[in-house]
Amino acid sequence: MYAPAKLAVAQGNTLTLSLGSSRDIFFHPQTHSSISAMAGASASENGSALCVLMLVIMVLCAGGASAQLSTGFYSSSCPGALGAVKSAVQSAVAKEPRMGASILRLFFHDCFVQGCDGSLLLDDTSSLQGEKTAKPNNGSVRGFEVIDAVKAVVEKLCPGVVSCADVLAVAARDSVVALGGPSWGVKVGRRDSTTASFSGANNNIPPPTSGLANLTALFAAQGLSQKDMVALSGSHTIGQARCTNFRAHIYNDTNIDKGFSTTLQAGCPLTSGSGDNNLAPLDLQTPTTFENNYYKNLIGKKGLLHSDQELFNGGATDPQVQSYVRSQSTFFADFVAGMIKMGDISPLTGNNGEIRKNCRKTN
Ligand code: HEM
Ligand SMILES: [Ca+2]
Repeated sequence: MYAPAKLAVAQGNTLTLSLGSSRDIFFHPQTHSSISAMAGASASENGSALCVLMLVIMVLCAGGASAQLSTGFYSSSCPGALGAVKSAVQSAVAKEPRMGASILRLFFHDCFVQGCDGSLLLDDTSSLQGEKTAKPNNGSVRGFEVIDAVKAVVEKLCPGVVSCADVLAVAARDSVVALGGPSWGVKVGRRDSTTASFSGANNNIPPPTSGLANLTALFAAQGLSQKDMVALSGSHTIGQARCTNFRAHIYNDTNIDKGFSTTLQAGCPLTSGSGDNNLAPLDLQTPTTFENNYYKNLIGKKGLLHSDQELFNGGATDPQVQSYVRSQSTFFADFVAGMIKMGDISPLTGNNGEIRKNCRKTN
């Protein structure tokens, strides 16, 4: 007798398909009927049963793509990679603390456009329109030189092994840690895109004028919940914003502390075009320390961006903000969960994409 086809789905989405021989699945009547039984079809529907089985395999494989990321991906191919990223990020942040914020934001802006694939890092060429000049990024994103420097160290260590997308993911974690935030195991194994999306950068990344519903929708479009959105927004406990992004909030909105807006207005003139690039800290007290101060600001109506204050403005997310004010460890736990989820957004794995030699250009 031929052994019947066995389909076993093991833990972690690894698909194991063991067959007696390829002949079995196509020709043996008993195998046919067992496939039919699995697919819930009658013996006379063997052709469609096979299609259903193939569909199941395709779905499982697609679902398993992100499961290929793992914390140990480079442990034999480049054991020194993560340590090298960490020390390079540590020295960059020691030199300029804001750099930690800038790197964290790069990761967010990368992941929200065709997944965490390093697309943001590509420079414009005559044949490729990159993301750097899209509205949310233009004149705003920074830290590419640091990513280049980190990548150069890693390339020296293990040429052609570690992707730019992974360098960015690990550097984002190390940035948070360097500024006093929580740590976590970064899943790696992403590959780099050969494309970028200017329109994706314009459409997917939330603008600071967003209301709560729009913020929630733009995160939902990436598979992230409203809870993830509120937790990840705690990133605004570090870094700076330009006057052009908070002018309307400090002059027009009423859900803002009066003393706070008056202070900010001194550095951000009402007339647009004047002082557009003047900076203010997203967290007025501790813009280089990663803690739960952002949420304390929101409760005090001291959110710098309109979108920040939307998270505590009498709506559904108020209780979550309050819980993070009460418990920094709850914030840290939810932030880490959100970062891991964000890092899982449609990674390129297997033979998809490439390992760029230079993060600014395709190979
Ligand atoms: C919830 C929706 C979000 C909006 C509307 C938003 C918007 C902004 C804006 C307008 C700035 C200032 C940019 C400038 O003026 O040049 C900024 C800075 C920043 N954002 Fe967000 N952001 C959001 C979510 C996030 C998330 C999820 C992260 C990270 C996981 C993040 C990390 C940062 C950091 C660290 C900075 C400071 C960067 C620096 O100092 O270089 N933001 N954000
Ligand atoms: Ca802070």
